[in-house]
Amino acid sequence: MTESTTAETSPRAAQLPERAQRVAVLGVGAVGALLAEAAHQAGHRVTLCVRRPLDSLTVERDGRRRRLCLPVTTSPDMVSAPVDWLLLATKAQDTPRALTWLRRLTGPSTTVVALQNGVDHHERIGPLLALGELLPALVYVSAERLTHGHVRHRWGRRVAVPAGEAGTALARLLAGTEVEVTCERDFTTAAWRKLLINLAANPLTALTLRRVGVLHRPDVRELARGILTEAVLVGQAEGARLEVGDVEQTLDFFTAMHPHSGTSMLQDRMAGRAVEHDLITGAVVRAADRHGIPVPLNRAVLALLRALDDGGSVGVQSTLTGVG
Ligand SMILES: NC(=O)C1=CN([C@@H]2O[C@H](COP(=O)(O)OP(=O)(O)OC[C@H]3O[C@@H](n4cnc5c(N)ncnc54)[C@H](OP(=O)(O)O)[C@@H]3O)[C@@H](O)[C@H]2O)C=CC1
Ligand SMILES: CC(C)(CO)C(=O)C(=O)O
Repeated sequence: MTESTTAETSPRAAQLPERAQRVAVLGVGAVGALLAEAAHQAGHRVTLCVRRPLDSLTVERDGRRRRLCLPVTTSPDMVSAPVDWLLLATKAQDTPRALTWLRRLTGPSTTVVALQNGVDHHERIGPLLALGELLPALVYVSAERLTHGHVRHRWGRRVAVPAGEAGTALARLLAGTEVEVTCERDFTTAAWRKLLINLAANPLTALTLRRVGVLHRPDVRELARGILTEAVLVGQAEGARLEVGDVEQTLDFFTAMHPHSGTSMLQDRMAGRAVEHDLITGAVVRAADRHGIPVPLNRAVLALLRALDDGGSVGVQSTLTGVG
């Protein structure tokens, strides 16, 4: 590990882009840290909204560490004015509890970027917002929160958003940074394709406590194939233009991935945190019930994931050690 830490502070006036945007990051974990780094990189005024004090933010990537010293707010009561951009990256189940932050940070011209898995960003988060515009975002990265304020970025830099004014504005906000924003004309299909990725890997890694290499097992791959086949039928009923070929394409995505790659759900399981079962498998089962489509494998997986909630901390090592 080269200690090439660059202790960067807020950009000096001379470096600010033409109109430096006020950006708040709520949920300064794995994804939030990467977005905070990118917004800082682009010269915007970034504030980290945390519930525990944070002296600096370290992002580790390709053996190099970058340490950022950014303004931190530890309570919604300290928020003096709404921001231009609120980058929301808490886990889904924690979002309602961040309501006071959301209300203090958003005004009529705020764009709230929901950097969370799933296909129901509007249904979940829209009712929490009194002001501002919600922009759902699909995050194609793998990053792990090693400790509070220290994140390892393993792979991926793409964030997909719906095509439109807000999506174009986000792409402009982060242009030239580590994060690449793509605008999707058919966001429903894009969101379901990302859900297929999460469905294939997140539950099975969390239940087996193994990294994505577990999907290389023929029996687990066959189980994932069945889970995905059910989900494709449900996604089609929900208006996504999925095809049978999406099943193998999703499985091939993980064949190409390093077997020691993790998932956010595995990280939560290893850390003894709640997992986002309702966001991922729960979304498929709920939609299937709306359309009367049988999804026995997803329903069984959901029951097992929900049972983890009763188990509390699993008492396993807090960081993954290359299990796979
Ligand atoms: N990690 C990854 O590789 C990927 C994650 N995603 C998705 O991105 C989203 C974020 O995931 P991820 O970054 O991994 O999550 P993390 O668990 O790493 O980070 C979540 C952060 O939210 C903070 N938080 C929770 N509640 C509050 C609150 N009330 N006020 C302030 N901060 C709060 C937590 O703070 P505290 O430390 O105090 O608990 C934590 O720092 C999820 O929907 C996930 O599924 C998608 C693709 C990849
Ligand atoms: C990394 C990836 C793509 C794997 O499902 C993900 O979205 C997650 O971990 O939640």
